Amino acid sequence: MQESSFRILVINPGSTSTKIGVYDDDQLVMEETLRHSNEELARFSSISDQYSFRKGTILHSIEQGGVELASLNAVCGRGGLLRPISGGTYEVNDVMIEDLKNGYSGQHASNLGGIIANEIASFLDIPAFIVDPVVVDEMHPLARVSGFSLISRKSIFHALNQKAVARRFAKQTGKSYEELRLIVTHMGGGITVGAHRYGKVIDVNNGLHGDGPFSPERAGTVPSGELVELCYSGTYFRKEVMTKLVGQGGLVGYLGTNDAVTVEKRIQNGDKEAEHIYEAMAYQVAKEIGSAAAVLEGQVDGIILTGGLAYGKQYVEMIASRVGWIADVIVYPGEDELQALAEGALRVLTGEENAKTYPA
Ligand SMILES: Nc1ncnc2c1ncn2[C@@H]1O[C@H](COP(=O)(O)OP(=O)(O)OP(=O)(O)O)[C@@H](O)[C@H]1O
Ligand SMILES: CCCC(=O)O
Repeated sequence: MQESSFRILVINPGSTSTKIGVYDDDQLVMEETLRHSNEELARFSSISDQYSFRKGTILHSIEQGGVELASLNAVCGRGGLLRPISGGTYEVNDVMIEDLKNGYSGQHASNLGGIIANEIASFLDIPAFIVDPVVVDEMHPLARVSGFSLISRKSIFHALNQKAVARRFAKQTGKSYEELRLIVTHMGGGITVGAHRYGKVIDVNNGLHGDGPFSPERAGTVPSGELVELCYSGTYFRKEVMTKLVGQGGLVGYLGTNDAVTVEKRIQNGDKEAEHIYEAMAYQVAKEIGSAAAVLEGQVDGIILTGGLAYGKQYVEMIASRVGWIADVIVYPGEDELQALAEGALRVLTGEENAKTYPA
């Protein structure tokens, strides 16, 4: 049996769970989803305060899984709301840790990925990395112009999974990611549609802060004049409006659930409102894909649909029927962010790529 060259621990913290994996090169050795109850997390006043609790659960799980800490060669975490940076694998450094702790571009569970990876790696004296954080910013200058001079458009999206599936598609077609023009649509709790041109995401909706299609939990773009009126109506506190846009927006706001499987069941049982809203979500995604096709000047090698919603056959069909004329639609349901983290670290460990230095 061939000896493994590199053993990598990967860490993907989400709002209610921490997913971890141990890889020998790109082969999964152990995987676990550590769920955190509301009560457990309510003890902490900020996301960054959760790091030692989450680190403890990770170390416990690794031990239970029979993996020797000393056998690790690197630790790789999902990167968070850092300064805008180009895609790739970054070695964790002090500036990055400061930015993650302070939430340079905001608070997000993925901020903990780099912090915990660094803690574990420092103890073992091995390298710590992050790969394709949500702030990957490769936007074309034209894409930054919002039309309102006080606000620039920002790139905040599912960079890790979007780039991973784009690379997977490239491999399957015998091409390199850098040769292709792709539209990648990640559809999870948030939805982001990226125009990938030759390995760079030159335009994408800001999936976190109100831009693009509505999603299971987020409102996406809403008419700005009416939003301003609502904010100044005296009816809502700032926090309430923010929650209605992100967290309680989209499907939750209309139908009271963020679960597309429940929505599909309701449709099967004859719920016309659920059918209408679900179709509207597909319609908005298709419209965003149409915009990305214009960004790519109609030269599109494939439209990739990914994320949890891509499991929904009816939902995928509603999108494909509107955009299939642009290019072939490829469906990679779910996400494989742990694998993407391992592969990102491995590209550096094997010398295929150099680690980038944050915040260059
Ligand atoms: N088999 C399925 N059919 C239809 N929808 C599904 C299916 N499985 C999951 N989903 C839906 O996918 C959505 C969640 O997707 P996902 O798990 O990718 O989101 P997340 O990881 O919580 O958020 P994000 O991807 O934005 O980080 C939910 O609305 C869920 O109901
Ligand atoms: C859009 C950034 C990732 C997320 O949905 O939280």
